[in-house]
Amino acid sequence: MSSQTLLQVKDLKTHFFLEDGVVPAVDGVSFHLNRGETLAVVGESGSGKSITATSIMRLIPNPPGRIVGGEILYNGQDLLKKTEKEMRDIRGNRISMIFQEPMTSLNPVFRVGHQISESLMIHQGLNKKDALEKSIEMLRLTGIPSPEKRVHDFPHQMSGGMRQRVMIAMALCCRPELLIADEPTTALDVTIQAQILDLMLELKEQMGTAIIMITHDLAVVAEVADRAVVMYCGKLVEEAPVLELFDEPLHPYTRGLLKSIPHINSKQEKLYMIEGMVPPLTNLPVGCAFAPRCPEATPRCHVERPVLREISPGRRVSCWLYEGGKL
Ligand SMILES: Nc1ncnc2c1ncn2[C@@H]1O[C@H](COP(=O)(O)OP(=O)(O)OP(=O)(O)O)[C@@H](O)[C@H]1O
Repeated sequence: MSSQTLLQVKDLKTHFFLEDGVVPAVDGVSFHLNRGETLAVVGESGSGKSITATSIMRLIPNPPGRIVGGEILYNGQDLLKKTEKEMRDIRGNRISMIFQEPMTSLNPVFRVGHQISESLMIHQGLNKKDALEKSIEMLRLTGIPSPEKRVHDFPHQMSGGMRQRVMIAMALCCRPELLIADEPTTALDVTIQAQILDLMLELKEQMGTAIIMITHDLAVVAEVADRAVVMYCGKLVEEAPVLELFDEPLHPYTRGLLKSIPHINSKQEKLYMIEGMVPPLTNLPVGCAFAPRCPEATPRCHVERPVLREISPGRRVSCWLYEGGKL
């Protein structure tokens, strides 16, 4: 593992144990993240993006979910071996997460300043007065006007965009090394979305934070990410630097996803609409899980599951089309 590597996820498996069967929500996922880098995790709804993120944070609801295998090496140390107390410190100081809907993370009965201060007092040991001052500074940094007044607002007194800025302020107040953002702009309208993404990029530059950006929106990926991993039915199907992914998507699933972006400038002529539904995770096909929807599937794809293989530096794909290298 190079000194540049901040996070290395190895063969992660998170399953849900339900009455009608086992749901392999994340099933053998491996990827790494370098310091200061932005990695996008993309895929349709239900592909396992959020469960990958909550597994890294060790926030899987148990029961019914459980991490059943793998390693999550953070600065070389396996988070799966940490105690709950050690994890609380890591979540407060080193790794932060922001969610799609800030109202699920903000407490409606406390003023926003109180909520940011709380985190600073617990994790950074600041006293009440210094924590409030730092909260105002963080609100200013995230572009909230008149922060010395707004710090006393309750969450419901703010607009959706402003609440998302508060979430970012809260997530970054302890200067984490890693920020996991789960669809951070999906609930916002388009102009506010662009402002929030710009803000995240700006703060990332200032603070050197690495980001895992979970999104189903490939336009967001193009704007913010250095590299991307594509998930389907709990597995990675492709990994590539973002420019290469857009220029020359390899997996037929990725080519289908790219089709959904208007005016995409891709060398690939074979972009197409993805038809059909994601199969139920409790009853996946024996072969490639994408085969029933894939226009390029061969008989082999329906009976033998491909594995993720490196086909050029930094590029991995799980598809029989590339068994002998790139086409
Ligand atoms: N609490 C739960 N109980 C049972 N199964 C769950 C639970 N949470 C997630 N799952 C299963 O894990 C799968 C992956 O969920 P996940 O939230 O990671 O998908 P996602 O790719 O983030 O999609 P979305 O964009 O809709 O959030 C789901 O399809 C579901 O089958």
